[in-house]
Amino acid sequence: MSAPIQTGLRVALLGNPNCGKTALFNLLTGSRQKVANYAGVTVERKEGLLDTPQGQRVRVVDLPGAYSLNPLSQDEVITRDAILGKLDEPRPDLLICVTDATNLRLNLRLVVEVKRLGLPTVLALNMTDVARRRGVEIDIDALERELGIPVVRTVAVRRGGADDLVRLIQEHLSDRPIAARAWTASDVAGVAETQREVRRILAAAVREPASGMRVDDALDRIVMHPVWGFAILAATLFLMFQSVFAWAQLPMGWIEAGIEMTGALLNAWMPDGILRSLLVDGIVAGVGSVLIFLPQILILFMFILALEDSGYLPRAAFMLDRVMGTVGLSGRSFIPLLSSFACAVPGIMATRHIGNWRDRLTTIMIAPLTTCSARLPVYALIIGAFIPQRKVMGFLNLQGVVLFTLYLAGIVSAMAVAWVLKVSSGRTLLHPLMMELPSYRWPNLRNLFIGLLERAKIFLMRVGTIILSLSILLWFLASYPAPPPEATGAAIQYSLAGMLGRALETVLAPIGFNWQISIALVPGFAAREVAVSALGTVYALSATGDNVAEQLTPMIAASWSAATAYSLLAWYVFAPQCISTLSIVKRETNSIRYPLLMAGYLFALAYLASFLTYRIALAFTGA
Ligand SMILES: Nc1nc2c(ncn2[C@@H]2O[C@H](COP(=O)(O)OP(=O)(O)OP(=O)(O)O)[C@@H](O)[C@H]2O)c(=O)[nH]1
Ligand SMILES: [Mg+2]
Repeated sequence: MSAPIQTGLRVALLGNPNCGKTALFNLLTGSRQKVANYAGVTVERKEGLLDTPQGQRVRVVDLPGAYSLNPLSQDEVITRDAILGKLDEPRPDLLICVTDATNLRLNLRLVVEVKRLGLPTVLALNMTDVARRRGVEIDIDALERELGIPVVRTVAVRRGGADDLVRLIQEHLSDRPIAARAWTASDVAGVAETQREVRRILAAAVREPASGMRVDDALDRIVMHPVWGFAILAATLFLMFQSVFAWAQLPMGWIEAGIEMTGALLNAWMPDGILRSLLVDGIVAGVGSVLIFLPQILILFMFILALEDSGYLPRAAFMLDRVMGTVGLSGRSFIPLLSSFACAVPGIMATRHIGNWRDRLTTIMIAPLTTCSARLPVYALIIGAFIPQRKVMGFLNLQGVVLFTLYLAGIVSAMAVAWVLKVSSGRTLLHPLMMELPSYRWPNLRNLFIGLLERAKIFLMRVGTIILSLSILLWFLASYPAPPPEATGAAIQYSLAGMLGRALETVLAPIGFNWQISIALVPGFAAREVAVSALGTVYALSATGDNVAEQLTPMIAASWSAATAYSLLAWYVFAPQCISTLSIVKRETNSIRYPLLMAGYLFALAYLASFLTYRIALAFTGA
């Protein structure tokens, strides 16, 4: 096939939140942008390429969802400015208004506003599969006539579901450019006029089934019930953390065996020396100790992805709105905080969906307290070494209970910090949560699988790049300078890293950290999991005698006190996130003040929490 012809044509996808723009974008361009069943997933414009069957290449832009061209939040501003060509790029040549066919009453408002711009516009009637199932009848010809723009049906989650749309785009390749009419913000009369027009179009083109109680409403009665609702939420979260330990055993065993074998083979085949130490103590011990946690991370993400697709999350946000209101947060902060469980970076970016600046700032400041997935290896390592595999109350796995408690500690402290921020700013105003509830949906298995693959790829990339390079760097720092000939202890004690560890130990000894932990904390700021790989390398190098790297878990179980282990867990609940989090805070707040403030308060909290944990644990264990 010959190379596609660059047409220079740019088309933009716009529409209400959660109508399937990104799903359509992925289908058109073969991208894998995040799709989830709640409003406010996309907060940035994203671009991709569509090759039409006729061999032409079109640039496609995906935009954040917007209810109107009169923006209420920053992501809506992005959408309006992109359509009007106010960003530093020209206006799109063709606008594709995406609508949720099951909710045209709401969706058509934006379409009517956009149509008034007088730009080339087409309508993609998405989710027509769901509309058909629900018995919503839409007369395409009437819709085209009333709106005066071309209309096509799409199903963004089905292969070939956008073929008609591609044909329509193809037809538009020739007719451009067209000057836009000026846009002015609408006043009350303008809004009323838009409403009237939407009603007129609906009457002419759409017939909805006589409404009985829908499945969604029946489910909501239980899921959002003041008592049952919370029970379901707690049970869901609990199951999630139980599974992280219960289901991961077997695959973790395989990976562990593979790593052990690699180390043993290298030891057997290679002569003793620097290169073998770099490979065995630096790379295999370092990278391997993190790699083991892949199954647990994937299990966690399987739950997160399935929940995201189900439509349950915004309901949880509604239930928690009251609770969050007492600490001065609105339910709008729920989704950004929830994304932070994967990683604080997208979580902080998702705060753009929050219109009020103070609310947004509070959410940004507490986002690092929710437990990001990079902390899982650290938690899992320590839990695996110090918490026995016991059942409590007959059916709960104790390790899972401890993990749940750590996540809970993060959430509770996030709420506490939000409360302090509220009290100190003297604010009492509350904005009640207004958010559309999406329909419930069975998670799409194919999407789930692709999502997991993507997560595995991201994790392995991190292991192969940042963790690998930091492991090698640490190995050098921990191996040089070489010990003097009369040295008696392990060589690492005389190295640069050893000296650094000893220096830090003076500050960290009161909270129970030895010099090995102190060393590991430093690269741990680049990325949290690196603390685990660093411990792997440090302990492998600390081993005197036959120099065979033992597995990290039994090693730390033998050499740390329980109080030290608990103290390190407490440290990781609070200690500042990686560098990328601080730099995204700087970018989003446009100031160096907030990241510094964040790092400062998190360090202080971490030290305090570890100190208390250590002292209390010592008192109880009588050490
Ligand atoms: N059944 C069905 N589901 C769809 C269709 N299009 C999208 N979805 C689902 O609808 C949900 C929302 O899709 P997204 O593509 O994230 O929506 P969006 O418009 O980009 O949302 P924002 O970025 O929040 O504005 C996801 O759960 C999709 O899997 C469709 O045609 N049929
Ligand atoms: Mg989107």
